[in-house]
Amino acid sequence: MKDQQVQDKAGRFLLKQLIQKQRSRLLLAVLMGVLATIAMIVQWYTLAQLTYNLIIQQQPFVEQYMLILLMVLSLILRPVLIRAQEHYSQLASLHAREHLREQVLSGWRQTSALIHSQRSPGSAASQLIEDVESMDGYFARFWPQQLLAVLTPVLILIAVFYYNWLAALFLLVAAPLIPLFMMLIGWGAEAVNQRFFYQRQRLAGHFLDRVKYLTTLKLFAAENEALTEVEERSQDYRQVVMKTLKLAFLSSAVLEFFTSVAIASIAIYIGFALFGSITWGPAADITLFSGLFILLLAPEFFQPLRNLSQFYHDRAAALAAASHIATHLTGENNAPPADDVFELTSDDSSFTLIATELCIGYQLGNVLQDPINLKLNRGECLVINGPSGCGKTTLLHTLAGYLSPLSGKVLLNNQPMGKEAIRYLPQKPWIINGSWAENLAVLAPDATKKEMHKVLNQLGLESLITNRNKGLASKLNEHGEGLSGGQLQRLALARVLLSPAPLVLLDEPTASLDAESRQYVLAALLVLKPQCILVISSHDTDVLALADHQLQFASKESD
Ligand SMILES: Nc1ncnc2c1ncn2[C@@H]1O[C@H](COP(=O)(O)OP(=O)(O)OP(=O)(O)O)[C@@H](O)[C@H]1O
Repeated sequence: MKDQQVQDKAGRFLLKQLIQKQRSRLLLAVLMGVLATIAMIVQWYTLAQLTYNLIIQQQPFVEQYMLILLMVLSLILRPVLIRAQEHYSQLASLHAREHLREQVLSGWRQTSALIHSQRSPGSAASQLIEDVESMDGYFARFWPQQLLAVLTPVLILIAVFYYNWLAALFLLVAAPLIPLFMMLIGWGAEAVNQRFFYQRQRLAGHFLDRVKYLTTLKLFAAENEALTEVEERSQDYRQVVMKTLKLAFLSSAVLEFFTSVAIASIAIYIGFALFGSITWGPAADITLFSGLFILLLAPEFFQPLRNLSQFYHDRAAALAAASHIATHLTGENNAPPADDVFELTSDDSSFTLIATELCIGYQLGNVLQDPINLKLNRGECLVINGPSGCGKTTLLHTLAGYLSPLSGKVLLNNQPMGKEAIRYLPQKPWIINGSWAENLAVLAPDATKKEMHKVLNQLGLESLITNRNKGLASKLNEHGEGLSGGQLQRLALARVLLSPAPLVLLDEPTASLDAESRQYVLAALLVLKPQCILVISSHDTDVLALADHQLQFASKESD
């Protein structure tokens, strides 16, 4: 509950920031809306006056040219101003969404790779696309409308008050009922919307995971179970969508009812006053002109409030999306700050990695190993050894800067590490959906074709691309389909060879490799070693033979 409140607060703050940036466009939209209201008042004034002049005063039609001109002008101006209002509010929405998307992307860039790896890609994609798109209604409709829902009725009230204060009083009494009911229903809608977003994220993540692991599902003949699961999730989602829609319909039904009652009361009052049955107060002064003018204005008085209630769910949707985005923007970054980080320059010929009293782990109070003290120079290799689960990968993540140390420090040349300063090869190499050249260029965008062929040769992969007649342009899909585990590992290592950084971290680079791949990887490590500081997690005796330093981790349980 408390978490939800913190999330809501963060969401509101994010929305406020976005509004601040788009304030001028939004205010221009409101100004156009106000001008359109004035045009509308002129339009109904001229119509009422014209009717009165022609029917009651029996004035000739030709004498009415000024009124007709005014009416035509207001008839033309009103839609033009409404269009301008929409233009500015949509522009504000477009810029706000663009800005938010940039914020999300820059948040992702600053977020630790470790956190990204733990997040469902479906939910991340849904955040960038659907959550950001959910802001559209808030900026394009709700925000300008909440100001217009005050300004337009006030302008109309002044006009009505001028001709009949009692009718103005009717409107004034009826007006607060609409926002009151709107708020009551809106609170319910907000809670449903929060659930709606959560369900959508889960459905997106769930569905994408099933698509990603389609091969595994096929292998285990589990397609039907997966289908049933997706269907069940979709049903949950459908129910929340229907609940949101039900609330939206309910709110508009309540509003329609109150609006109709208010307008009908004014119509009865004006009718009886014109008939002469009501003589109290300003009723005696009512003419066909003032009566018709007030009656034409009455629905317009409620229209902005009705519009606001229609757009109220846009607010709820934007708030839910903003809280979701804001939590991820602020709560995910587990990496150390990116200022003053070590970046590789051409004269960085020597570098030192120093870890002082470094405690690794994921939770304070649950340190995985005794404090670690290290000093490694360029050309040196540290091999970390120990049983499964003792924290070898955790140390590599901490050295890479993906995970903050629980205590102590890691410095490369007395500075925190930047992403340019490290190359990290995880246990499961990642492949992008692109060509061999694109995959190699991920870490080395400036590498030439010649250099790419050279490293592929070094790692025994050249024959693979010459067999595919497109060479470096041959395609690889993101799971590296068609390549063995050893070939994938070598491809990932080829990237590192193309652009070695001062610190190269390798997680079990020879584990479960065939003999041929293992030999290529070992040879590549020998090439890499003099150029950088190598830190390798491994049990392989041949890798251990490369070590200048060893770190033997004890089993966690033995502590
Ligand atoms: N994201 C995480 N959050 C919390 N605990 C984690 C997380 N990742 C790993 N752990 C825990 O931290 C401990 C060390 O994990 P780590 O992956 O570093 O072990 P390892 O020595 O590399 O094991 P292996 O040799 O099997 O790869 C394990 O007990 C593991 O369950």
